[in-house]
Amino acid sequence: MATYKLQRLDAALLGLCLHGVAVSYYAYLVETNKEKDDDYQPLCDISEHFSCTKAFMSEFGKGFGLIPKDSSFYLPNSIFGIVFYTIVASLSLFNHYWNTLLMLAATVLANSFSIYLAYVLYLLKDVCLVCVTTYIINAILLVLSAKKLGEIKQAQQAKKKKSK
Ligand SMILES: C/C(=C\C[C@@]12O[C@]1(C)C(=O)c1ccccc1C2=O)CCC[C@H](C)CCC[C@H](C)CCCC(C)C
Repeated sequence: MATYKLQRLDAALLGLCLHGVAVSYYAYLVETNKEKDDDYQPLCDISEHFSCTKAFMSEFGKGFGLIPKDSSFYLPNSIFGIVFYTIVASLSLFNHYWNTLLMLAATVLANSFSIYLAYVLYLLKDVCLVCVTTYIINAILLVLSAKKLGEIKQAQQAKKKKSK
C-alpha cells in the first residue's frame, strides 16, 4: 500500500530533521563556548585542517557571510539550521501535496546553501565534520522529499481513477 510507504518516508524525514536540529544545536554550543573561552577544545576540533571552530569562528560563521553585520539577522549559522530543520520537521507531519511541494522547495534551497558552504570550507582549507554532516542530512532530505511528493501524486491519481 502507498500509505505504508508514506509512513516510512515520514518517519525517516522526521528522524533526519531531529538529527539536523541536534547537530545544529551542537554547533551552536561549540561556537558560543569557544567565544567565551579561547582555550575550549571541542570534540570536533581534531587537527589544524579538521577543525569545526575554524569554520564557526570565520567571517562566514554568522549570517552565512552574506547578512550584513548590523542586521538583527546576523546570527550564528547554526541558529538558522535549528529554525530550518524545525520548519521542515513540521512540514513532514502532513501528507498534503502543497505541504510536500513546499518541503521539496525548502530542501532544494538548503542544498544550494550546502554547496555554497562547502565551497567556503574549501576556501578556508578546512574540513569541518559537523558542517559536512549537515550537507549529508540535506542531501538525503532532498531525495526523500522528492520520493514523498511522488508517492502523494501516485496516491492522488489512484484515488481519481477509483472515483471515475
Ligand atoms: C549548522 C549548519 C551549517 C554548517 C555550517 O554553518 C556552519 C555552522 C558554519 O559556521 C560554517 C562556517 C563556514 C563554512 C561552512 C559552515 C557550515 O557549513 C546549518 C545550515 C543548514 C542549512 C544549509 C541552512 C538552510 C538555510 C535556510 C534555507 C535559509 C532560510 C532560513 C530560514 C530560517 C528562513
